Amino acid sequence: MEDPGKFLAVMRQTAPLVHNITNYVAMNVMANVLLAAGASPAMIHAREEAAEFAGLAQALTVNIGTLSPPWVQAMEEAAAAAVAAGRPWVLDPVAVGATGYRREVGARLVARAPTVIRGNASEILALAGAQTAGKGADATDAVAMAHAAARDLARRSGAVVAVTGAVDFVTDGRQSAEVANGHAMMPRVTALGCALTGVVGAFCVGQEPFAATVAALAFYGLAGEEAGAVAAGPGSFQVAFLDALAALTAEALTSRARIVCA
Ligand SMILES: Nc1ncnc2c1ncn2[C@@H]1O[C@H](COP(=O)(O)OP(=O)(O)O)[C@@H](O)[C@H]1O
Ligand SMILES: Cc1ncsc1CCOP(=O)(O)O
Ligand SMILES: [Mg+2]
Repeated sequence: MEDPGKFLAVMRQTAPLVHNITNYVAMNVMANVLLAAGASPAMIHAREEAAEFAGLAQALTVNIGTLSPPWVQAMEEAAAAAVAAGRPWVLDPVAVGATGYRREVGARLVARAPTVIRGNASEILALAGAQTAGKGADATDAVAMAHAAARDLARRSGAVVAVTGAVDFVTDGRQSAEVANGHAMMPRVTALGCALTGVVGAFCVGQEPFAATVAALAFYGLAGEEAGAVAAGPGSFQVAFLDALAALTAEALTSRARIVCA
């Protein structure tokens, strides 16, 4: 496995402009996480400008958390523009199994050739068309239950698929890896998964998507460990997490990442 610290160093050196079409819950959290990590966020979702901006930004992320038809048009047009410009784009299928509308939009976005799909186990199972116990934005399935579905989705879509949870799983359908960094407080703070999707987008700028995604997950999980060591609960965790993202060095990531080939 490649040195994850190198991917963090390149991301910070690039300080990429990341265009995010994300949900109302995540906008502020995600922008602060991207800034703390070393990237430059822009939250832009109007159909009139989304495609134009996606052509300017260095990466695009699309999140269906609070979707509605005009947003979905903007998502599809922005994704097409990112693909045409040769830029990476990352799909976050929030609660994709919850309703027929979400399932339909999820399938349409997968057909737009995302570079990476990042979701929790219940979301990846639903997107792959498998059985899931998931209903809302939180996972109710274990990551291991989604390994096969993730491999299948990766082969079918051509995307790198990242399933996050207690131990993250990343696959491109041929090679796979597990990332064991993280903290149990992370799923108790809203939008940390959404914000991670932005960090994955930032790491993919100019870097190979499978290894970049693995490095992004280790970086994020390690910052979670640092925050968990000092936080009194989910509130102070959120503040400590931003500080940890900003403070983590490439050297610390290289020495403390817990990545294994799977
Ligand atoms: N039980 C857990 N223990 C450690 N880390 C976790 C746990 N659950 C989630 N994480 C971490 O939280 C981050 C967000 O993932 P997740 O909670 O799966 O996303 P989402 O919010 O989209 O459901 C990831 O870095 C993941 O590794
Ligand atoms: C609670 C909620 N409802 C719609 S979007 C959203 C945020 C989900 O964030 P995350 O997937 O990072 O937990
Ligand atoms: Mg999520």
